[in-house]
Amino acid sequence: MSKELKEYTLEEVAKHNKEGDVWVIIDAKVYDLSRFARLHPGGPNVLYAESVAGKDATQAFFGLHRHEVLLRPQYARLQVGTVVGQKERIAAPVPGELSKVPYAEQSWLTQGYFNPYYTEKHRKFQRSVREFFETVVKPESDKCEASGKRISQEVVDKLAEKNIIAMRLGPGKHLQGRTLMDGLVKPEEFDFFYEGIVHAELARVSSRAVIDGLLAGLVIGLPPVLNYGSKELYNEVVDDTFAGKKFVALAITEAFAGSDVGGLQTTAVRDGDHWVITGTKKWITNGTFADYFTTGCKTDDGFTVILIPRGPGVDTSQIKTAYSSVAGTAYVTFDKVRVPVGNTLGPIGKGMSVILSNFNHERWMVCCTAISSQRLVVEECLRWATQRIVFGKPLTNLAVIRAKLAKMISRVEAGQNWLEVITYQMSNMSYAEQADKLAGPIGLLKQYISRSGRETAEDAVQIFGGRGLTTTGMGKFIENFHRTSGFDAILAGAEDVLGDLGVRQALKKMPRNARL
Ligand code: HEM
Repeated sequence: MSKELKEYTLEEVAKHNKEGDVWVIIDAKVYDLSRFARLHPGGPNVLYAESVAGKDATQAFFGLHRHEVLLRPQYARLQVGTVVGQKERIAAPVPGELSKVPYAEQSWLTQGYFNPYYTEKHRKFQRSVREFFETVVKPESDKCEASGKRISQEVVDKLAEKNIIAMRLGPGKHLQGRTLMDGLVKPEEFDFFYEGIVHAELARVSSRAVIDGLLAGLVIGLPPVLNYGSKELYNEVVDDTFAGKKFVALAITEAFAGSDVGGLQTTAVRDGDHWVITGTKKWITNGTFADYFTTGCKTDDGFTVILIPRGPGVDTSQIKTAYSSVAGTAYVTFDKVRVPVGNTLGPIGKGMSVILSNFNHERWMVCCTAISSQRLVVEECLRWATQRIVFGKPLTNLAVIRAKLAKMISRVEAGQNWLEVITYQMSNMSYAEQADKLAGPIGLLKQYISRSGRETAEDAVQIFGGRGLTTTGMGKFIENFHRTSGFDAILAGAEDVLGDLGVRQALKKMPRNARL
C-alpha cells in the first residue's frame, strides 16, 4: 500500500536541516533523506549543505541528476509529502507521447508543421509503436546494454506478437496474412515510411548495440532467403524466424576481407547434392545465437550465397567490441560443414548480385536508426544546455554553445530530409530499379549521416563536459553515442567506400557528350 503524503509549509520543511534529520524539496515534493543520506551515491555531505538541507533543492538536483532518478521506485518512496500551495512543474514522460523540445521530433511529428509523405494512419501507427518500445523494449534495452546478455525471449515473443520482426524487413509478400501492430496497418498498405518509423522508434529507446542485438542479423540475413530461397527453404525458415523462435545472421565479412567482398576466402566445394563449406567469418552480428548463417562462399563458378544451419562443424565465439556484447558479435568457423545444395540462395556463381541488392535496404536501415539517435542527442543537448547553470547563467547564454547546437540541428535536419526523399523513391521503385538507381544515393546518404553522427557526438561531449564521459548519470546517453556512433561508419559498408561508390555510380551514368 502506498503511504499517505502530507502537505508541509516551507517553514516546516526548513526545520529538517541537519545530519540524521534532513529533508529537501524537489519540484514541489518533499523528500525525507535522513536515512538515505548514508547511501546517496553523491555522498551524504552534499545533502547537509546549507543551501540544500531543509530547502528547495530543485535547481541543484536537476543540475546533477536525470529526472528518471526520482521515478525509480526505490527513490520515489523517499517522498513524504508536497509543499502547501506549490504544484509540480516537471512532468514525468508518458509512454508514447511526443517531445515538445524543438527539433526533438521529425518535422511531420511537430505540431504546426507539414510534410508530404506521411498520413494520419502513419501517425497512429507511430504513436502505438513508440508506446510499445518505451514500455516493453526500453527497460530490457537498459538491462541488456549493461549486462551484455542477449535480449530475453519474453521481449522477442512480444515483438513477434505485433509482427515487428517481420515489419523490420520492409514491405512485401512476407507480410501477407499477418496482423501488423494489432491491425493498425494492412499488409498491402505497409510502405517504407511505416518501416522507417519502426527503425526510428527502436533507436529512440536503444543503444547502438541493442539496435543490433534486437535481431538486426535477421533483418539483413533473411532477405536473401525471402528473395532467392526455394519454397521448401522459405517454409522451413521464415515463419519460425518471424515468430521469434529461430534467429539468422548474415555471414559475409572475414578477417581477410570486409567491404572488398571479392576477396573472401570461405570455400564451398560440391560433393554430390551437398556443399562442403570451410572458412571463417568475423564481426558477425547476432552470430553468437544465430540458428542460420546466410553465408558468402567462394565456389568454382565464382561467388555463391548459401544458408548454413547451425550444426556439426559450425562454431561461434564472442568477439569483444567497443559496444555491448548484447549485439552478439561473433567469430564464426565452418569446418567441412555439409549443407544440401537446396540451401543455395540465388544462382550458383551469381552471389555477388544477391549480396549487393541486399545492401541497399541494410544501409537505408542504418540511416533510419542513426539519424533518429542523432535527433535524440540534439534533444539531450538542448535540455542540458538550458538547465545547466554556469557562471550564474544557463549554458545556452554562451554563443559558442549555440553555434554547436546550430550545427547539430542543421546536420540532423539535412540528413532526415534527404532520407525522406530516398524513402519516397524506394516506395515508388521496383526492387530491381532500386538496385540500379539507389545504390549510389544510399551510399552517399549513409556516408553523410555516419560522418555527421561523429561530428555531433564530438559537439555533444563538449556541451556535456565530463558528464559526457561517464557511463551512468546525466550524460550516459551522450557517452554511449560518442563511443558507438563510429559503428555506423563501418557496419554495412565503410563510410569512405560508400562515398566512393556514390560517385562511381554517378560517373557511370554521366552522358558521354557532357562538356562544360
Ligand atoms: C531524492 C533525492 C535524491 C536522490 C534519490 C539522489 C540520487 C542520486 C543518484 C542515484 C546518484 C548517482 C548518479 C545518477 O544516477 O544520476 C546521485 C548522485 C549525486 N547526487 Fe543525488 N540524489 C538526491 C538528491 C540530491 C541533492 C538534493 C543533491 C544536492 C546537491 C545531490 C547531489 C548529488 C551529487 C553531487 C551526485 C554526484 C553526481 C555526479 O557524480 O555527477 N543529490 N544522486
